[in-house]
Amino acid sequence: MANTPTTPVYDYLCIDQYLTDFMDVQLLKSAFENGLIDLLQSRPHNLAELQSALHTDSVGLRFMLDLLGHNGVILNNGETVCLTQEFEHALQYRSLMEVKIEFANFLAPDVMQSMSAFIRDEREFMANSRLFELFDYQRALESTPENYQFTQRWVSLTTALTQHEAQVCLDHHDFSSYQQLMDIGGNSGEFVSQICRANPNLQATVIDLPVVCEVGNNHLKGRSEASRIQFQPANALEDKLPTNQDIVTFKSILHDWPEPGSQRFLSQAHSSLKPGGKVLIFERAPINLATAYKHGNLAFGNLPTFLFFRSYRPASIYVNQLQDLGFTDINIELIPLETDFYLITASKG
Ligand SMILES: C[S@@+](CC[C@H](N)C(=O)[O-])C[C@H]1O[C@@H](n2cnc3c(N)ncnc32)[C@H](O)[C@@H]1O
Repeated sequence: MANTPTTPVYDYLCIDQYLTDFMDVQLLKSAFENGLIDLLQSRPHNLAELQSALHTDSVGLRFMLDLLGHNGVILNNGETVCLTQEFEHALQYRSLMEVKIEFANFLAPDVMQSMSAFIRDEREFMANSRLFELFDYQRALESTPENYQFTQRWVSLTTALTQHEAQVCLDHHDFSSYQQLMDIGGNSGEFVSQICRANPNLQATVIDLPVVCEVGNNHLKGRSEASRIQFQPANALEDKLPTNQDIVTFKSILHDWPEPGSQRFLSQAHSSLKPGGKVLIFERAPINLATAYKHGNLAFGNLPTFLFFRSYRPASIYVNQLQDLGFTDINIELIPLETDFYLITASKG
């Protein structure tokens, strides 16, 4: 059942080749903003048409077109300019490209100003970093218009990534035998929504912090599977969670916490599962440069992911935690995406 990384589920990874170099990314951002990409998507244009539509001088236009040409976005034969076929294909993932650009640019000052601190001591880095300001979970506890807006911003990043990663997980795990699923740290509900859409008999609960649940309820509005998905605001480290679950999932949450936190989350999953129920962990593995350097460089567009490099753990740590809790039948699968992921499943004995 497992696919190789050339099948459609992995197709979204094609965008990284356009998001590798800093300057290329800035030119692509401008081309989205000033309407060049929309113009060329409608039809090829000549240089005079572009200069007039974009209100630019000829030197500025040439600079932009040269860099976009170098980045494989456009073809320019000196008369007419059009999108490359490959970029036209990648445009189906335009919103993911734009979100990745937005967040990489937002976090770039952290790298430019504080890389030495980051390498030396994460806590010193955190004190001044935009990364940890961006993911401020304290602001997801109390519902106010400001906290909603703040939380919605970072949820748009996790949701854009999960929109595609969920399909990869579905491709590697068969959910059809389950009736009740709980996703801890389930965020906007995007992960669960896709699993429920593919499995019409499944009911699901998303556990997350109160403001995230509010954002999630709005995110799923209008989707046919939304009636089978309940958001339950809770602190999943401390609160009693629903029981009688066939499967409890953790997607990209365990790395957020020191090991006692991830052990606590897994213990909560154990209490919530029926005997014989499954736990599923879908997490990034420690960054492997052989995968991450696919396009010749660490893609600038993946900066938000790279900045968490200290947090991604080897699977063996989760395996030990699962064994300590009495889980059996532990299975690990490595899945190379823009950085490696693994899928760990285990049964409650
Ligand atoms: C890195 S995000 C991953 C979100 C989602 N699973 C995904 O992959 O898109 C971690 C999520 O865990 C949630 N979270 C953090 N601490 C939590 C807690 N104590 N109880 C419940 N949810 C928590 C956050 O609000 C956030 O939605």
